Amino acid sequence: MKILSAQQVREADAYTIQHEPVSSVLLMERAASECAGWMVHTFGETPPPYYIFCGMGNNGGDGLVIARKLQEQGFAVQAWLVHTSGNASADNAANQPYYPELRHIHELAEFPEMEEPGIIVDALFGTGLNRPVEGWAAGVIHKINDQRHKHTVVSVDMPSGMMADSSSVQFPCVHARYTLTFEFYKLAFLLPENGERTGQVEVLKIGIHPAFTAQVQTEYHLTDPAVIHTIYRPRNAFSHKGTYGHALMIAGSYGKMGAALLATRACLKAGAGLVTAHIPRCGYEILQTAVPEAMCNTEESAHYSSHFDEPFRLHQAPDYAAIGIGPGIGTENATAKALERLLLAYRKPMVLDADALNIVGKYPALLAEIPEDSILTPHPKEFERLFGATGDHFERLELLTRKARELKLYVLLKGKYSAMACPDGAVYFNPTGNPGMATAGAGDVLTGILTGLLSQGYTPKAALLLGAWLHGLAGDLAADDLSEEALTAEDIVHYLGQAYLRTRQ
Ligand SMILES: NC(=O)C1=CN([C@@H]2O[C@H](COP(=O)(O)OP(=O)(O)OC[C@H]3O[C@@H](n4cnc5c(N)ncnc54)[C@H](O)[C@@H]3O)[C@@H](O)[C@H]2O)[C@@H](O)CC1
Ligand SMILES: Nc1ncnc2c1ncn2[C@@H]1O[C@H](COP(=O)(O)OP(=O)(O)O)[C@@H](O)[C@H]1O
Ligand SMILES: [K+]
Repeated sequence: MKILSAQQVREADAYTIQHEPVSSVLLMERAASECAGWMVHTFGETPPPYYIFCGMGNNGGDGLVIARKLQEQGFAVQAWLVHTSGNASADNAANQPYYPELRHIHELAEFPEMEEPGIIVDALFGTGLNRPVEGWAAGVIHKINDQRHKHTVVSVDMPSGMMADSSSVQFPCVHARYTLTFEFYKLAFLLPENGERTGQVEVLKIGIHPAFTAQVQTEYHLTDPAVIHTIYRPRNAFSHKGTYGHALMIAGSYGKMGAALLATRACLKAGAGLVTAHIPRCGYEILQTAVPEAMCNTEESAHYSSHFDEPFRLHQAPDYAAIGIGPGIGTENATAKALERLLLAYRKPMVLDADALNIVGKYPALLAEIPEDSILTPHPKEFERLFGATGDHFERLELLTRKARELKLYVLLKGKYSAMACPDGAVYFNPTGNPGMATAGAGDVLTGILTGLLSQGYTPKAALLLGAWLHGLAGDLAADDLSEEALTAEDIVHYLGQAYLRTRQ
């Protein structure tokens, strides 16, 4: 699914109006009908009262139509026009006469008491917001927020006060329980700084012209089942284990052998033909017992350090179809040197995570040595160690995009919507996953999955998009059965099979 800027959303509306054709007031009617329908479906036939706050633009126009639609169906509705500017937009003005009970707010003192707990519909500002909300209009936003524990707040299109394409974290903004957005996600909804403000996002179809959606160019995308279907490749009936590659997983150290187990298991479960785990000697019995399917290389040191010292092994490195390195390896100097040797010996795309990234953060010159099209999977702290701190999450996204382009790498910044930046400048957000995955080792599992997919011959981009999707979906299926709280990283590995079955359907 493409993610459009506020300007592109306006173009989408204009294109639809011209080419369907449909009048703008009818498009508003359609959008508002979808909202009213969603509310009736969600809050039922006997809901508490609706308190609807409308601004002066088309977002307010949506609010006016929602008020009329709900009232026509017999629900208890009160609606106010909040006069934040002199003139109403044309479609807003056109709708006012059709809701004669409309009340007016010209100053904060006129903000109503809403005794009975109800549903506040926030239709003050949408994509037309072009500066922070100030003065008494900001007071209205604060009043709504003060009452959000008493009432259920539903924002129309966007929480009022939020900018679609830039940071508004410092600005007054409605904190919604639900945001009903039209046709496309806004970039702002996908960044953590707005998580508390958007609540649950529902995308409502309002009949934007498909030709516009097909041709509009955008760097931001949300992965969805349609994209994943084009990536996933069923297995060939005549294939053998050699078809799916020999993956090398370099992970674990004394006290962190679990990371190696999780990543190695996930690599196998993702479908690699053969997997060798490279671990310190102290983990040998553990690994061979816990993951009998995997082969095991060991070294005497308690940390990854000497493996590629031996010329014959260095020579063998390119034979691996894919290499994943990082979970639990530590950041000892000897490990850093071993990583450097590996980067010189292996020139195919690999997966770098966790301590491999921390080492690169410590020795930034290594960044240039990472093979082109490799996948880096930092969590926010690792990202900061690698590329530095930023003021807000839009700046961080910009830095992520720039680094992926400059370094010709795929970089997955972990989070609720993990952001996956590609060397060509495109950024994909992954929607699967849940807070149950905020648990030790979940990232190690992702490293294993990505390495397993690369090993099977998926391109780095395909492995990244499919891997993040499967990882999150396995977590969602596990949470459905086990709860978010009780979910552990092992469960994600366990549910990978279910995730594949869903993806194949
Ligand atoms: N035909 C269309 O264009 C459709 C538009 N729709 C709705 O229209 C919305 C966009 O409408 P508009 O472009 O009228 O914009 P908004 O309704 O978001 O608000 C814009 C109005 O607020 C003013 N404004 C901007 N920032 C302000 C600030 N900080 N303080 C005070 N006033 C401020 C602007 O000057 C303008 O008058 C969408 O979010 C959506 O809800 C939907 O009805 C679908 C169809
Ligand atoms: N709230 C959340 N919603 C969705 N996914 C999450 C959430 N919290 C964590 N995850 C996912 O779980 C994984 C955690 O990885 P990471 O922080 O590296 O864990 P660890 O280092 O313990 O293995 C990431 O893929 C991340 O996207
Ligand atoms: K709004």
